[in-house]
Amino acid sequence: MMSICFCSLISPSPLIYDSNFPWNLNLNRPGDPLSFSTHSNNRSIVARVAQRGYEYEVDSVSLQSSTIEAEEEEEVVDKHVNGVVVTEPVEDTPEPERFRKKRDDDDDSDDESFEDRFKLRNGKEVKHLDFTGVRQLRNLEKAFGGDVRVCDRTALILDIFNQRAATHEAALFMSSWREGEGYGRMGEEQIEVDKRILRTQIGVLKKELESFRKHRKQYRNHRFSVPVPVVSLVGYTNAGKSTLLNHLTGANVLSEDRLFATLDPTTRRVQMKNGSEILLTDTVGFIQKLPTTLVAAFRATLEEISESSLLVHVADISHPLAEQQIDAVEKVLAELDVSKIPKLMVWNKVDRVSDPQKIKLEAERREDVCISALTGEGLQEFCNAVQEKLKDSMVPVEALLPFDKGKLLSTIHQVGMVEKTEYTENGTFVKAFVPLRFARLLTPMRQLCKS
Ligand SMILES: Nc1nc2c(ncn2[C@@H]2O[C@H](COP(=O)(O)OP(=O)(O)OP(=O)(O)O)[C@@H](O)[C@H]2O)c(=O)[nH]1
Ligand SMILES: [Mg+2]
Repeated sequence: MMSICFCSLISPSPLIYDSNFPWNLNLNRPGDPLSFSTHSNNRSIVARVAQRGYEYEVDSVSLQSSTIEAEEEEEVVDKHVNGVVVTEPVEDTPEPERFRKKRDDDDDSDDESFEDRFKLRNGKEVKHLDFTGVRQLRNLEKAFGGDVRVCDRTALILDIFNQRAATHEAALFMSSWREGEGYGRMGEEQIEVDKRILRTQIGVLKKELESFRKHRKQYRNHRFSVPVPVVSLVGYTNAGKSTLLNHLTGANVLSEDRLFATLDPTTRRVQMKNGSEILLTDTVGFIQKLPTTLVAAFRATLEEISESSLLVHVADISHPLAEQQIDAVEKVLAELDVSKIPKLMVWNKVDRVSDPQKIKLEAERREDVCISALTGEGLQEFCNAVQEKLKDSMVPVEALLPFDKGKLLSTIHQVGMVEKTEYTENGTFVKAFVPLRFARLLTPMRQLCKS
């Protein structure tokens, strides 16, 4: 199995020494200086964290090989870049027990195996390092002469979350890291101490998040009383979900070329051309190997997804690793057990591909939809496809509504897809597709159905 390591190299900056807390990059600072972007070839991804005019190269995911293409190496030696860590595929991912054993052993064997597996490029300097365990992270920091912060994937993602936490709930999740500020970095055990702090704080926060969850559930139940279909946008981070929501609704949802721009589910009403409505929910982007400690933060999103009428999987088809990203998302969806919910696959950013015609033909062949959420291309087809898919999840009804049930008729228009209405002596005859929940409400009137 391929190992996926994540390591951030943060060079000394007043910011870090100010806070004196390794998990806290930029709290209480104006603006949003931490940006995160990735570039990649088909063999490896290099992620860059840029902060306040500095740039940090961060290895994120090793796929087929650790090699970086020539042009990327040029970027690596760019004067702003502090270094890049490239993971070599590790054949046997060490078991947690092995970590434990190694840490308990007080010999230096870690440092040797360390040398063999990983390469660090720091400008022209190449060092060989390993960072598969807590001690190794510390070793890596030492190898940098103690002036570079090294954290693992979880911590780096938390840093990014920290910058994005816009709502109270997301901020609440992140606030625990701030509380550790008094602890400083006092030595070898500090990372362990930090991890313990995180674990304790996660426990407290889980309780608070639980109360948010209950509140949201009540809100959803209320929403269900008018059964407008809920369509959830899911997909890899940076695929263009928020851009799509914004384009369709004019909502001002943060959309940026960075990972985890969206942390909270955002729902907006979308009026379709035929007068029906859907609730479109933007969700947090998926990534490969989401650290388990972060699952709580994603819970809101996961719940929204599981209660949707339709999932729209948005993929960045212009991304060189589009296929892997799609697979990663499908894997998360499979784990969420939402296979019963109908799904529509959308290939976004078609304006960025070199041969749009070829892509469109391929999408057509697979019955996927090609769009550009940025330019608006293909959005009408997208809406039609959404309606078609929703129709699949609805039931056909024919009912005769007495004239005093005018409100019910307008609700049918709102939540379903009306195919025919006809005014008769006894009321309004309506033929439509409606959500199952709603069809039950119509049962008394369906008894009066025309055959
Ligand atoms: N060229 C092009 N860029 C797009 C398109 N759609 C989105 N983008 C850009 O892609 C970047 C990411 O878009 P977002 O909408 O924030 O992506 P997201 O899926 O919501 O990302 P997360 O919130 O991190 O999950 C932004 O810079 C968008 O402007 C598109 O169709 N074409
Ligand atoms: Mg988003």
